[in-house]
Amino acid sequence: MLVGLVGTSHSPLMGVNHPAPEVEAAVENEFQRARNFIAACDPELVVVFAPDHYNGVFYDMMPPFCVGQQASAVGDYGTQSGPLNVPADLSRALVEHVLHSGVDVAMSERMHVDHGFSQPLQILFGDIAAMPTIPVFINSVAVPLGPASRARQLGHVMGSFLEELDQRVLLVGSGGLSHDPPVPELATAPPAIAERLIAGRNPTAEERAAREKKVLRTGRELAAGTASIAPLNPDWDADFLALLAENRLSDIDTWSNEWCVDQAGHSSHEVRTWIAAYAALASRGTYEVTSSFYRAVPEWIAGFSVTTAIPAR
Ligand SMILES: O=C(O)/C=C/c1cccc(O)c1O
Ligand SMILES: [Fe+2]
Repeated sequence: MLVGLVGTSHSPLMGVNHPAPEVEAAVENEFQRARNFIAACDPELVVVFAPDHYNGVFYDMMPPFCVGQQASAVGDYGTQSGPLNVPADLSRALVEHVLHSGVDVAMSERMHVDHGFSQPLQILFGDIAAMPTIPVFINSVAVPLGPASRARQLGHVMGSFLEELDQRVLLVGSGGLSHDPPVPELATAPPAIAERLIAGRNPTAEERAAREKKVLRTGRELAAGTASIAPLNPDWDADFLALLAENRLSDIDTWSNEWCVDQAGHSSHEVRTWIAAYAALASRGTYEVTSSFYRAVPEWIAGFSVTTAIPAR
């Protein structure tokens, strides 16, 4: 039975780059609100929809979606590494339901995930293995991507399965909103970087540190107004949060991928994780957004939002 949803941005720059103390305090206050919401939902199972950033999934095999039956976190940006607590048989049953419902998903008995999954699990539950968790990877960065409406279809068919479980199920969407972190693109990357996008698992500590240092520096530059990446787009973010609050998920069926990038940056596709989570919640009818927080945080390269929602009773 679906009992609730948390949509949350992630940013590995949190805790390293520091926006104004008021902003950090407001975000932490919102995380506490989300933790209180989760306690009230008292979930027995968590389904997390999240992207990867060429840390666990690469172009040597890049599925649009992948459901993990066993998963471990790589520990990038100092996030927790190690196994998630995946109920493998239930995850396999979910995959079978989705495949027979008309949406093709990949499956993985050895899924590798990064901060997109581990950061929200640590923040919301204290540990990446605290809760039985089914990880659902949604490709949000490695083009070409299908339409965002496919994420809505995925969420809808997953919701119809999860609603029938005799467990209390919490949905988590991780990513977004508008942002354009300096993630290389295969089409324009020099050979060594292209190879990392294709098969770059197990980088050396030095390689990982150099990559992360560049992203952290870019966040400081964005806050200083000297960055070369696209700015955050609070207006686009506000429109997306209004679409969610007004139960207008079908509006995303008219979105084009190019429009998302032009308006909200290359990584705005991460909102597909929210779209899938909300579509799952909406699979039993309408829902109610019970809290919706937003701050544009350039230091974290994120139009940063946290929302909670419950099924409309
Ligand atoms: O290191 C990366 O590839 C991306 C980091 C990042 C930065 C800001 C917001 C995000 O959602 C990120 O994944
Ligand atoms: Fe991300």
